[in-house]
Amino acid sequence: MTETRLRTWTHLAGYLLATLFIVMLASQNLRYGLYELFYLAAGLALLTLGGAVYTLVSRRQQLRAPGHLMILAAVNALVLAAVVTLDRPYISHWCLPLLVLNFIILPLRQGITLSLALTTGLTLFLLVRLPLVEALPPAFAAVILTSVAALYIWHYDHMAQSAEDLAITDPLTGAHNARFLDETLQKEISRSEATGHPLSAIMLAVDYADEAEDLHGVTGMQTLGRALTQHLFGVIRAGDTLYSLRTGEFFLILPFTPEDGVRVIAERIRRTVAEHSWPVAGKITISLGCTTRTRQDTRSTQLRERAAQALGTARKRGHDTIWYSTGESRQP
Ligand SMILES: Nc1nc2c(ncn2[C@@H]2O[C@H](COP(=O)(O)OP(=O)(O)OP(=O)(O)O)[C@@H](O)[C@H]2O)c(=O)[nH]1
Repeated sequence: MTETRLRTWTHLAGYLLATLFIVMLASQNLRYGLYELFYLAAGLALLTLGGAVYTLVSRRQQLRAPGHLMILAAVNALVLAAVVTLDRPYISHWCLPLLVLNFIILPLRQGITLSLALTTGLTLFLLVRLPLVEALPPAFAAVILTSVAALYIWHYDHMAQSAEDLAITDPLTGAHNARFLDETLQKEISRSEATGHPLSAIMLAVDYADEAEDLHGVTGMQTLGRALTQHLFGVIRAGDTLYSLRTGEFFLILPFTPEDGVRVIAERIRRTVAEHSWPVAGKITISLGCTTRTRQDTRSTQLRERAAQALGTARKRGHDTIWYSTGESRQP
């Protein structure tokens, strides 16, 4: 299940459960003839039902649907205003499910802001209106509920971020993995098509990697791969992304980079790698295959294949070499 779909279902369930709870409150108050509380609950139920409808209408944008903040701010304000203006401290328990709903539906920071505002307003009102022993239990309940819900959502966000990092990162080198390469390259191609900005790519590999692996073993090559990754992260600029393919083989996506630019950065990488002293292997050289998107390139595989062919040519031409492929018959 995608994150968007998961959130749609969670938001929908949250709003519908809240509506059910409030409708029960409304009917109870109607039975006892407490009409002002009945109208309050009916208004709240309309708002939460509106939230459910809004969730369905904007189900494709649930990761950043700004309407939830407005709906929940209105619900929170209405409940707090009712507690204060109707001067009925005993309906403070209406606030408790609302504190949880804020966290279920809103991003963590917005959830904390709304819930803290509601908890603070409620606590101040209870302390002013009731004797301390009667005011403290509901105020404590609100504070504890807000803290537990905030901690739980923070933990969930943290776990989701770690899972995403694991899915797109090569654990050995810390660079992105090959699976994520196609996805990002395709997005960058679409962006380049839409904006007309140039897009370049480099595929690079350690020269004589197989011989180096025989000599230094798999662990030695992993150490070298990690050091090379750190070095490349230090050379490229923000916005460029680095992918680890096979042992000693990397791919770079360079948005907003024309042919002249990719030649500059490729030469800088080649030269700094050759000058550096590497763990395990000492001196190494690399070969680089470069290319820039042409108007005919609409799929990621086209750029990947051309960069790989350019890398093959660079290797054939004697290693420690850069080869630029234009995607046409023109040679560099
Ligand atoms: N994507 C990318 N392109 C680079 C990088 N370094 C250089 N280039 C390209 O090479 C061109 C010339 O770069 P430099 O020789 O460093 O000159 P510069 O005047 O510092 O370039 P700017 O970064 O544009 O200010 C840049 O305009 C880029 O197109 C890099 O780290 N990443």
